[in-house]
Amino acid sequence: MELNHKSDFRKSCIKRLKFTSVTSKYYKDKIVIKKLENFINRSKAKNILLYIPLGIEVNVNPLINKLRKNKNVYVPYMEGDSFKIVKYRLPLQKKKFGIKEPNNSFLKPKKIDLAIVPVVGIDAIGKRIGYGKGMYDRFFDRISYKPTLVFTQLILCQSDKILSESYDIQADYIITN
Ligand SMILES: Nc1nc2c(c(=O)[nH]1)N(C=O)[C@@H](CNc1ccc(C(=O)N[C@@H](CCC(=O)O)C(=O)O)cc1)CN2
Ligand SMILES: Nc1ncnc2c1ncn2[C@@H]1O[C@H](COP(=O)(O)OP(=O)(O)OP(=O)(O)O)[C@@H](O)[C@H]1O
Repeated sequence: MELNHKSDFRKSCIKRLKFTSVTSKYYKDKIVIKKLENFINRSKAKNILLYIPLGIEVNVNPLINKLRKNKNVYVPYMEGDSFKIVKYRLPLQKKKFGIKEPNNSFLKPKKIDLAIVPVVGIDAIGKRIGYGKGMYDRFFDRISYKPTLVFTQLILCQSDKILSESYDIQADYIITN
């Protein structure tokens, strides 16, 4: 199959990620989390955007629990065609697309130093292919500053072609196993 289109490439990446066995996912998660943790410690970031993982994404839950003690950890809270960010706190509730989120918060979030973003795939120039809703693109477009952007993935699914559009977000760093 010629994967010249974003949607075909997205489908093939999701297929590959779903095919990863549970045991190998467990070890890959551990490796990626360790790398993320080392990166975060070196960066000295204080306000960090993470995410509450879906099955095919790197399971960052243990990392969130660790970081929560001495950092401000934020996660997406979906609103309309994008999301705002809220501090990670329990309880979580299942929302659209099976994504869990904390309850709404009206506190003004701090400026994010470091954003850790899950990807479905990455094209030849390091731009993100996600689930096709453009929510992260809009989020970063609408904030008035540019945090360090780290893409994370269990198994790197990178195309050797440029599949992205101008609005797609681009990684500063890519962390995979
Ligand atoms: N963990 C996580 N949180 C996130 C995102 C994300 O990519 N990952 N988002 C980034 O924008 C936003 C939610 N956007 C999403 C849009 C569509 C689908 C989606 O189509 N999901 C598939 C199921 C995927 C699976 O099988 O695991 C579906 O519903 O068919 C998921 C998230 C905000 N929160
Ligand atoms: N900054 C933006 N302003 C308006 N529309 C946007 C913006 N960024 C993306 N879009 C729209 O969002 C739609 C989906 O974009 P795309 O296919 O890149 O999603 P994605 O990055 O894979 O998904 P997601 O971020 O939800 O995981 C596109 O139709 C695009 O026109």
